[in-house]
This record gives sequence, structure tokens and C-alpha cells, in this order.
Amino acid sequence: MSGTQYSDTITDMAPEPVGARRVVVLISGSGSNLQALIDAQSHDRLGGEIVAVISNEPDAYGLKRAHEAGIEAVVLPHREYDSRDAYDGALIKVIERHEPDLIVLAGFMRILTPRFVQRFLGRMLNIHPSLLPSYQGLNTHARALADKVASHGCSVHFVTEELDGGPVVLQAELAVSIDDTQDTLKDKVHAREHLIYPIAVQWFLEGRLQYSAEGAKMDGHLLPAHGMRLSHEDAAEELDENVDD
Ligand SMILES: Nc1nc2c(c(=O)[nH]1)N[C@@H](CN(C=O)c1ccc(C(=O)N[C@@H](CCC(=O)O)C(=O)O)cc1)CN2
Ligand SMILES: NCC(=O)N[C@@H]1O[C@H](COP(=O)([O-])[O-])[C@@H](O)[C@H]1O
Repeated sequence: MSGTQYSDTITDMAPEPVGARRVVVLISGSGSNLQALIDAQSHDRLGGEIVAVISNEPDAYGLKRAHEAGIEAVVLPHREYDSRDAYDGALIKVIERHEPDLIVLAGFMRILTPRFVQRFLGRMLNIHPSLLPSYQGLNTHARALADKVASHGCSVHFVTEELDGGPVVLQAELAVSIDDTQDTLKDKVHAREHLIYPIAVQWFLEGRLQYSAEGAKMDGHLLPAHGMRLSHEDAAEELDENVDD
């Protein structure tokens, strides 16, 4: 995916990579993680092409982000379906039309049925705003603050039938400050999500990261239960960006 490009001669035009790996992103809201993936792709740091963005919420700002990036943006409102299974059946059909190598949940706020998970098991990732297995589910920042935890963070994991229970791939940990609020903590976690998600997606698309029933594997080696822990500095270096803390 790129903007309009002009070149003097046909030889100047970079050939489209044969068999570029295809990514479909599912969203429900702002899409800041989608934007991080779009930005990584524009810097050739994703390892593939986002071919479609699908939202269950018609007013998701992430749809605007997709449109502005020239990516097909599809709205599939869950409220128009009689059951979770009916919705997931329709979602499977829309996704399969794009023939993805990887499905990325980026703030997608629907619990997926076993039928859906089994259809895409092993090629579906999610970003979760906690250091799994702590704080599965919703409202993670409020719960972490209520517990007065010293550290918090985010996790990329494979999606399985168990909600937020799939094999963890990559985590970023951060210190919780005494004066942190839900908003300040959310912002700190978001910054780290935007660094680690593109890294994990690139690893998968390059064939280095794989799912197995025993856990996530990196270059054929089984990862520990909490996946790999990336420091903020390491993640920033990996993405070759200047990052303000
Ligand atoms: N089967 C799975 N489905 C999903 C997983 C998963 O690991 N397995 N990850 C979640 C993402 N997620 C947290 O990271 C999450 C999303 C949504 C919910 C939830 O309770 N959703 C409610 C509706 C909530 C709302 O609309 O605000 C629901 O679906 O009824 C929990 C966790 C994505 N799906
Ligand atoms: N349980 C799922 C969940 O809470 N996911 C969280 O939703 C936010 C989406 O932000 P975004 O739309 O700006 O990417 C992200 O912080 C992500 O971790």
C-alpha cells in the first residue's frame, strides 16, 4: 500500500513484491494501534500489506485512518445480527474475501466465538492492555490502579477460545507512578502498544513467530509463558525511531 507514485520510466517503478503477505485488521474504536501498523508499513517495517480494516462500530475513528491511508474500510455492525454466531459467520465471510495471512485485532471489542477462533487459529493476534495473565478482560488500567500495582504494561498474544488466554508473544512493562490516573496510565500503555504490536506482526509475517498448542514459538524455540519482554528502549531501537518516554 502506498500513495500515488510517479516515475519517469517503467524501470523506476518498484515491482510489487510477489505474494506480499496480507493483513486484515479488526477495530472497534480510535485505531491508534491500526495507525501504528499503517506507519510501520509505510516505513517497510511491517513485513506485509494491510489489505482491509473491518469495524463492528460504524463511528470508529479507525475507519477514517484506514480511508486516509487508502486501505479498504468495511463496517459490519454487530447490532444488525441476531446472535454472536450469526455475526461471526458474516465476519468470517468478509475476512475470507481478502485472503489474509494474518488477522490482527486492534482494539476489537467483541468476544469471538469458538467457530470463528477455530477458523483462524494460529494466524490471529491481539493486543491487550495488561501484563497477561494479569487483568484479562476489560478495564485493566482501573483494576491495576485499584490494586496499587508497581508495574503494568501490554501484551501481544495469539487469539484462542479462552478470552485473553492465548499464548503470549511479546510484552512491554512500565512502572506505575504514584500519581498515575487511568488516563495517564492508558497513554503510557498506548505508547508501548504502538511500539511492540508492529514488531510482533512483522515477526509473524516474516515466518519467525508461530503458534503451537504448547505456546508461541520464535525461530522454532518455545517462548516462556509471558512471551518476550521488550524494554521501551529496545522496542524503539527495533523500530528505528526516536521515542519520547
Ligand atoms: N475468543 C476470543 N475473543 C477475543 C479475544 C480472545 O482472546 N479470545 N480477545 C479480545 C480482545 N479483548 C481484550 O483484549 C476483549 C474484547 C472485548 C471483551 C468484551 O467483554 N466484549 C463484550 C462487549 C464489550 C463492549 O462492547 O464494550 C462482548 O463481546 O460482549 C473482552 C475482551 C477480542 N475477542
Ligand atoms: N480487551 C481489548 C482492549 O481493551 N484492547 C485495547 O483497546 C485499545 C484500543 O485502542 P486503539 O483503538 O487506539 O488501538 C488498546 O489499548 C488495546 O490494548
